[in-house]
Amino acid sequence: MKIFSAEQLHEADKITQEKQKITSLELMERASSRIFEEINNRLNGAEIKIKVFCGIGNNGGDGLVVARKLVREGYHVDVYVVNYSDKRSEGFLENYRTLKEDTKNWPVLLKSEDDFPEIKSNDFVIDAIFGIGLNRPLVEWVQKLIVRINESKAFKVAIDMPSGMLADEIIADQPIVEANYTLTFQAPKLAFFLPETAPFAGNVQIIDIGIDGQYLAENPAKAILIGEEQAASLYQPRSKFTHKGNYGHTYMVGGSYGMMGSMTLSSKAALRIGVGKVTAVIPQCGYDILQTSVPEAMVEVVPHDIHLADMKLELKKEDIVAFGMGAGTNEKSIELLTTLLNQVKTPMLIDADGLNMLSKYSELLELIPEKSILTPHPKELERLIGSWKNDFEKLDKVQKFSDKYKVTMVIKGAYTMTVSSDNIYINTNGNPGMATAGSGDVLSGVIAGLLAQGYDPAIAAVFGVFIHAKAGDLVVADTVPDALIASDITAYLGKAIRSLFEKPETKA
Ligand SMILES: NC(=O)C1=CN([C@@H]2O[C@H](COP(=O)(O)OP(=O)(O)OC[C@H]3O[C@@H](n4cnc5c(N)ncnc54)[C@H](OP(=O)(O)O)[C@@H]3O)[C@@H](O)[C@H]2O)[C@@H](O)CC1
Ligand SMILES: Nc1ncnc2c1ncn2[C@@H]1O[C@H](COP(=O)(O)OP(=O)(O)O)[C@@H](O)[C@H]1O
Ligand SMILES: [K+]
Repeated sequence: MKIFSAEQLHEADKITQEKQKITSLELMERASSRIFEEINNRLNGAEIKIKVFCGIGNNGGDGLVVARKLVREGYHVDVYVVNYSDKRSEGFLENYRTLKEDTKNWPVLLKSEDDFPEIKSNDFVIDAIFGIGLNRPLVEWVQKLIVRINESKAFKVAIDMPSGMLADEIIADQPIVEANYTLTFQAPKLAFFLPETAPFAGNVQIIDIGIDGQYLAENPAKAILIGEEQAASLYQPRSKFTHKGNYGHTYMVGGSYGMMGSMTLSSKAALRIGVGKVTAVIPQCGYDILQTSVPEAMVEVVPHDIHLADMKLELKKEDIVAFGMGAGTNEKSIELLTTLLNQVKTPMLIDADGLNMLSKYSELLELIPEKSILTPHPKELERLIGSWKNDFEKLDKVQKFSDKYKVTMVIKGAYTMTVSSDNIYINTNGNPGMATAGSGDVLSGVIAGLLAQGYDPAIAAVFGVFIHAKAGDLVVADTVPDALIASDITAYLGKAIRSLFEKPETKA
């Protein structure tokens, strides 16, 4: 699913009105009716106090429509107009008049902190103060109102966006409504997925309001949310008359004394995702460990007992090399990375300590084969690209880095973002059970295994991230997040792929 900018959504709004020959008021009525239906379905006539906070733009207009419909349905509704400006939109003004005339419900005008109502923890708050029109810092009293709403602990539903949040940037230190639910129009917003802002959106539900399909199809997305259908379309099934040579050979290079588990995890994951052959390239102390834990893998040892050291690998030109899992940053290991970077012409996967080596010796960056995949977690990313002011700047820096070195970057996190030169792909699968040692090693094995099977690098990254996270979710469906260990993810990779092709009614 495409993610659009606020500017694009404003434009889509206008184009929809022109093409469908409807007024802005009619589109607002349509959109807000859908919000009302969602809320009404959930509240189901509950005897609770609903407080609707409306701004004076079109987001406020939506709030007024929803309020009118709730009053008509018999709910207890108090409407507050957050009067932060005199520049009221037509949609606001018209619906303000209709609310008063049709329902005799007179909104309370809020102009300063003195006017704030008491909000109780069992109230139901609808936040329609700002939507995608917010473009500058809020005046102080409106900030205080947002803080007050948050402190109330009332259940909060935001219309389109939690107020205070911008779709495409962040205003430092500005409070944002902590919504339990965000009912957002037509397309998700980028801010819903970034670590700094995502928690404020709560559960996001996308409300189809019939925005012009051609606009949505033809305009470039700011980012793409990967769903099951899309992931399924990326999968390359095996055909009958094939042999292991058709499924590639991946060299997993890493490990050091005390961290050999990284290599068993990543090697096994590569096999589990279907690669034809795996060779683990490790220090000598890991030989028995690897051969015992992953008997399906071949092992080559480097000329050192406890850490990597320089050697020449006999690689075929289509072989894939994944470097860094559990490698440590010993100088000798860096020599091996340098040799490989000079030797390998196919895209590589570089993870963990491999990334730390690239950060330390930035001249190595120039040697990375084109289309390689780098899989940093946030700390490794910071070492690579430097610090950032906020998540939008981080994405911008990652995109520049990806362009400069012609690599795909997988920024790991609760929502993992895969950034390649053409786009940002967002994965929302996965769960906090995966915040456990070794789950990143499994991901490296998965992506390297896909690369070796001939998946295009960006697709290997996007599909690999999706399946890895989906496997984590299937593990947790059978247990609790706390109990997940990294090798469980590997064990469920097959089920994760199978789930993409199951009919909805047979799904777990
Ligand atoms: N997408 C769609 O198709 C549909 C969208 N719809 C709805 O429209 C909403 C967008 O409405 P909107 O454009 O009127 O903006 P909104 O968020 O209400 O803000 C109001 C105005 O406040 C201003 N302003 C900004 N920052 C400020 C500040 N700090 N302090 C003070 N003022 C500030 C700024 O105006 P400015 O002063 O910059 O000219 C801004 O225009 C959208 O979220 C959705 O709910 C649906 O109804 C139908 C289909
Ligand atoms: N809260 C979470 N929700 C979803 N996925 C998560 C969460 N925490 C971690 N993960 C996933 O687990 C993996 C952790 O990788 P990493 O930090 O490199 O772990 P390690 O170095 O221990 O192997 C990443 O793929 C990340 O996206
Ligand atoms: K809002």
